[in-house]
Amino acid sequence: MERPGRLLLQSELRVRNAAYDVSLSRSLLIWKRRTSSPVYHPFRPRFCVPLFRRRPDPGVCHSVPVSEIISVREEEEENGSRQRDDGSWKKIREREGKDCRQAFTVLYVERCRQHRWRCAEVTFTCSDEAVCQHWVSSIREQLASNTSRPKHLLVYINPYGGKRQGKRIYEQKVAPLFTQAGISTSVIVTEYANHARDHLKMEAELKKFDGVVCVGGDGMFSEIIHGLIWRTQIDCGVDPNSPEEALSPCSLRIGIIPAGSTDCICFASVGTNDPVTSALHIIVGDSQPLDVCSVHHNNMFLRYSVSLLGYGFYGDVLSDSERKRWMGPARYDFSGLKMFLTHHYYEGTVSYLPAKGIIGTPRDATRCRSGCVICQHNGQLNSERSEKYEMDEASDSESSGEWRTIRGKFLAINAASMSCACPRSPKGLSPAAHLADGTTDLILVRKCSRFNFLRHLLRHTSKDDQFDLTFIEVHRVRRFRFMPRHCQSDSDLELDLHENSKRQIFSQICKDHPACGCAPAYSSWNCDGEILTHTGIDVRVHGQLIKLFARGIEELPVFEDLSNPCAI
Ligand SMILES: Nc1ncnc2c1ncn2[C@@H]1O[C@H](COP(=O)(O)OP(=O)(O)OP(=O)(O)O)[C@@H](O)[C@H]1O
Ligand SMILES: CCCCCCCCCCCCC/C=C/[C@@H](O)[C@H](CO)NC(C)=O
Ligand SMILES: [Ca+2]
Repeated sequence: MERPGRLLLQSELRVRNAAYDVSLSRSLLIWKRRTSSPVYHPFRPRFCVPLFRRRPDPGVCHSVPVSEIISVREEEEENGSRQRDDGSWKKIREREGKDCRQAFTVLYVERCRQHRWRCAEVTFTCSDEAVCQHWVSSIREQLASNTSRPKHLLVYINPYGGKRQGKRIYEQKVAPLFTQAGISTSVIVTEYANHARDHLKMEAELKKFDGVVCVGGDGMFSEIIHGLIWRTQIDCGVDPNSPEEALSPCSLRIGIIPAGSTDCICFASVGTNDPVTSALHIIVGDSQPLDVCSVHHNNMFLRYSVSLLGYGFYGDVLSDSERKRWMGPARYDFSGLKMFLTHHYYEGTVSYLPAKGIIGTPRDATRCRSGCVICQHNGQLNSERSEKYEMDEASDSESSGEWRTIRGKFLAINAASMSCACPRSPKGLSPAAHLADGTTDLILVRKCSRFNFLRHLLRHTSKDDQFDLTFIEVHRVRRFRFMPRHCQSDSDLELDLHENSKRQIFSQICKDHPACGCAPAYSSWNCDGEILTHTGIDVRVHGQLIKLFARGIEELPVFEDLSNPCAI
């Protein structure tokens, strides 16, 4: 909890007929009840000591960081009652003797369970109009001095994502909050797939906006980043097609209003899939950098990925589920079960460049959380390295032979650039992965029995380490390549042809005859929920290439007495 710092204003004001000492500093708004007998108030969870667990919440002292005030409004009197800016009516006329009171209302962020945020409000009254106006203008000045808050946003809504609720969610839950916070918007409801991507690439007047908002799921978010990253590279004179280019970071932040089926990027960066929480993170101007992987095939650009690149199990789940879009979000459970029972494995070669000099491993118990020190440390290391790389290309680890190669049979090859936590997999595919450390966790699930694979899948929801199994290995990497066996060169294939020749011929025949029960020769890559057109790929992590209107998942607060600004 922040300390209040130098006071800008201090007055005695009233809240619902009770007298409060109210103070405003650059960092905090505090209102403290003027009474010697504490009143326990069970209905308001966020007070000065929001989750203070050692004594009951006294309910007499409240504090809100100025950075979490959404807006302040004057209450205007009309026909004996006062009208709110949003048009609803609220009787707050209070009289002390014959004095009519002036009032203003502060809207602020209130934390609820499971990382959810809500918009709460408190109305202050006083008999002196000048005092009231001084308060309103002082709070407004503080809000205006915060340059990280967006004022103009470009909003794209996918009306067909998830349960097709995107438009309703935006209009009913998000737009009113943006209006309250004085944010103006240009809204585009997409008419076809890739509408948002192409608009961002070619048409959007990006200079007019402080950020882009995506209303939809991971697929819609993917459209937005493809448009924005492409446009940024063109504007900066960088070739977006080259796998060796250092890409320029995008300056516009992206807000995600979850309205899709998985919404893994929102869940893993905010901690919940809740449109109001996301809207509030946008309003307060949060910023969370995010790693982006570029995926190439034979030096040809295919796509970007920020969450999961999955071959084998997750590729097959996605291919199968795309044919069942009519089922809505349940399609993933249906196809997941089907692909688990099918139990296909695939042969190929994975090569990777381990991330050296970083702190953190995929088996850590610590998690990427708000203000993550691992992301800060490794992010700094990455930017120093890329400067060095630009000066001295001979230092490229590739030429100094640090690549490692694994050939084998795999049920799944997953690269998780973030935890990939989502309601279906609350810990995520790689629970210790980081949003912005410049690496991706490469998880290799070797061919094993159905029972063992189920043990691995079930550990996504239990406390057990999902990588602590003999058929699994996990590496934190900066770059990796995959070549399916059927694409390997003749000389590579000759090495193991003698032991596998029958199966090779069989699988080539049987991929055209699935009914015979033989495994297909190759799967496809699931790239953030989109199927890639090629299976042989070269993946490179670009640390902190984009920024979200988010702050990472917040730790549950543990408050000490000293941190209580009301005690000062
Ligand atoms: N107007 C539109 N008509 C058809 N498709 C669209 C339209 N706008 C966007 N799309 C496409 O719809 C696809 C799915 O959208 P979205 O990601 O929002 O939902 P989802 O697939 O249900 O959720 P998730 O990706 O989280 O699993 C995206 O790939 C996007 O390109
Ligand atoms: C034995 C039954 C197993 C059921 C498995 C169900 C599928 C779980 C899906 C968890 C996916 C977590 C990673 C998220 C990836 C997203 O990028 C992507 C796009 O939204 N979603 C999917 C499902 O590929
Ligand atoms: Ca990462």
